[in-house]
Amino acid sequence: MSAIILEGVSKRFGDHLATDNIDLVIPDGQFTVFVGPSGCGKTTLLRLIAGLEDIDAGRLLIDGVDMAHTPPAARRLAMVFQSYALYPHMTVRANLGFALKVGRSPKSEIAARVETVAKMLSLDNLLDRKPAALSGGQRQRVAIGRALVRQPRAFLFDEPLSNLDAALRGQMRFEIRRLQQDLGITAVYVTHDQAEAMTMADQIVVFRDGRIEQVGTPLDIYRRPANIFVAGFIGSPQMNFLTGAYASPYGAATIGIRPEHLKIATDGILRSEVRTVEHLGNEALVHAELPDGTILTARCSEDVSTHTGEAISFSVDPARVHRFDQGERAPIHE
Ligand SMILES: Nc1ncnc2c1ncn2[C@@H]1O[C@H](COP(=O)(O)OP(=O)(O)OP(=O)(O)O)[C@@H](O)[C@H]1O
Repeated sequence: MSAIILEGVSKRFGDHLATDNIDLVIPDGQFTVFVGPSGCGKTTLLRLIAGLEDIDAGRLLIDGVDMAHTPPAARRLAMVFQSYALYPHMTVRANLGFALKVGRSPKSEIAARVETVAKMLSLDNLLDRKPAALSGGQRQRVAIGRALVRQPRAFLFDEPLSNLDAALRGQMRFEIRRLQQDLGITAVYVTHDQAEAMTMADQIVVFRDGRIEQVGTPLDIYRRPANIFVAGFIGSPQMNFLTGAYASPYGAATIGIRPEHLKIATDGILRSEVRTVEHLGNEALVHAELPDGTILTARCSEDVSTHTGEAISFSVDPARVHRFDQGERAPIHE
């Protein structure tokens, strides 16, 4: 089978189990995103795939071959890191050809491959420039191109955008995703940013404490989070969680309602009092307090007219209510 497959992969650092019995299929030609809070083991798993760390237990298969005795270079995986780390004194052409030059490929072959990759990435007009004379987006493309000339089996991205400002991040997400789709590359991308995961991935893998909490498409995970952790981690602003009297009609310990699914109603079931209203331009976030002290966040249109201290009630479509028992997703019995 053509894919990257992990079977029961574990890695320990001293007493700490950084990845714990991971089973996962990374399908060919797809964009897989590892997401989770800091320290959950995403980078460790990426490094295990790359061969930069040794696996303690389990197996890693690439195209059906066990990689236990395959050194990193022979795995043909390209790592793209946070900083672009382009050589500032070299032209784009020299940056793109560098790995092949080090690998002693013939000059004519280096020139041909650099040209092909430069065309693929629309860098052909920039080959004689140095990195300082490129935009952030162009530098990112050179960084990807530098890996692409080596014709890797897959790309491994470790938080490549975390040093960029918000506007450039948005643009780069789009660019990386477009390249991945156009070129049909297999990509694994590590981030702690759930919005990045949602907008880029074909497949999201949510991690916590070295374990996988859920694997699925962005929409699957948004619509059917497997547990309270995933429900709270994916989606911004965060899902509202209600307990006690609010959850009992649903026969659950906890119910979850996303801010975008709360509707202001004249006589809604959730009666509360407005604490603050955040006007964001395209929308407003209304934070309101229920009688039991729980704060609800509702995503409302920007022209919402309410203010601190005002009574407000919300309704919710029952189909949009998530039910959790002992932290795990439970079916809604209506
Ligand atoms: N070389 C190492 N030696 C000891 N502990 C390590 C080592 N590398 C990682 N760890 C620990 O393993 C756990 C997982 O680390 P990892 O870097 O994989 O997390 P992460 O999810 O990528 O986090 P971040 O988003 O902060 O990069 C952490 O508790 C970390 O401290």
